[in-house]
Amino acid sequence: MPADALADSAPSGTELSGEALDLLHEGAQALGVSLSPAQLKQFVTLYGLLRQGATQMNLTALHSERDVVLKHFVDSLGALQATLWKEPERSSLQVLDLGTGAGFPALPLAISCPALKMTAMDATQKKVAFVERTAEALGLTVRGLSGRAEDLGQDPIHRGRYDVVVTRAVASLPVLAELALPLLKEGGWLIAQKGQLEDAEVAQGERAISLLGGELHPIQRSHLPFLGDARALVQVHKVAPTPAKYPRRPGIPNKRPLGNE
Ligand SMILES: C[S@@+](CC[C@H](N)C(=O)[O-])C[C@H]1O[C@@H](n2cnc3c(N)ncnc32)[C@H](O)[C@@H]1O
Repeated sequence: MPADALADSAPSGTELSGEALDLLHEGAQALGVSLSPAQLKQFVTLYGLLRQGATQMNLTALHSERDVVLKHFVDSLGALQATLWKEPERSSLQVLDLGTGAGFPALPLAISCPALKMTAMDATQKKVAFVERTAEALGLTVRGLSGRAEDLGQDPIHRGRYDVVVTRAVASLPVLAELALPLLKEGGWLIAQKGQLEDAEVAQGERAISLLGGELHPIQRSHLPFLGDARALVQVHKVAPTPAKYPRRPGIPNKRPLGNE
């Protein structure tokens, strides 16, 4: 891979080293994702914009180049290990990233699968504005949506409209289920990227999921390439309509998570 050439093209003062580019390339490959030189270049640009955003807006707590590459870029690509992406018609899917923050996993997914119709949603407007500006600079079509999932899930414009909801590091499984399932079409999928995932959270999550019209599929456990941190990929299929009373008012899903025995 021409890592040096790509590093040379990074915005001044925010360069991604050749070593970091190799890490990105190999980390993605370890997940079965092959990034073209053009896609690697988009990651270089993303790195520069994220650095600027981090300084100006306190967008991310990750500081070292290695952490950004592995814990944001490569980790986000881990969502592509879900079985649903193997379906042939995946390119035209409407995907919502719930709680996107500075654009994760939305931006890495949009770079690696540009045909996806990606919406990056967050409760914090300035984060959504950052993701929109960044996507535009990367030449990606990513729609920004600011609002709380509890409100959007009761809004007919968004309820039942998405084929896939992806989400990373946002809430516990019972809470995610209540926030995400109302937004999905029947037949759609929730893909939640989690770190450590305890059995008690899975058990409560499974009860919440069945109340909401979902079916929990086997959890795929793995480790983040090069770092070895535990990862759990949760996949939920929406098999029935979500009862109209869900999601409850903003804050209630967190305060009183569903699925308590
Ligand atoms: C810890 S950050 C994770 C950001 C990103 N997904 C990542 O992995 O870097 C959680 C994000 O979820 C958003 N969030 C939390 N609850 C939300 C809700 N109910 N509706 C919309 N966004 C929410 C927060 O504003 C925050 O940006």
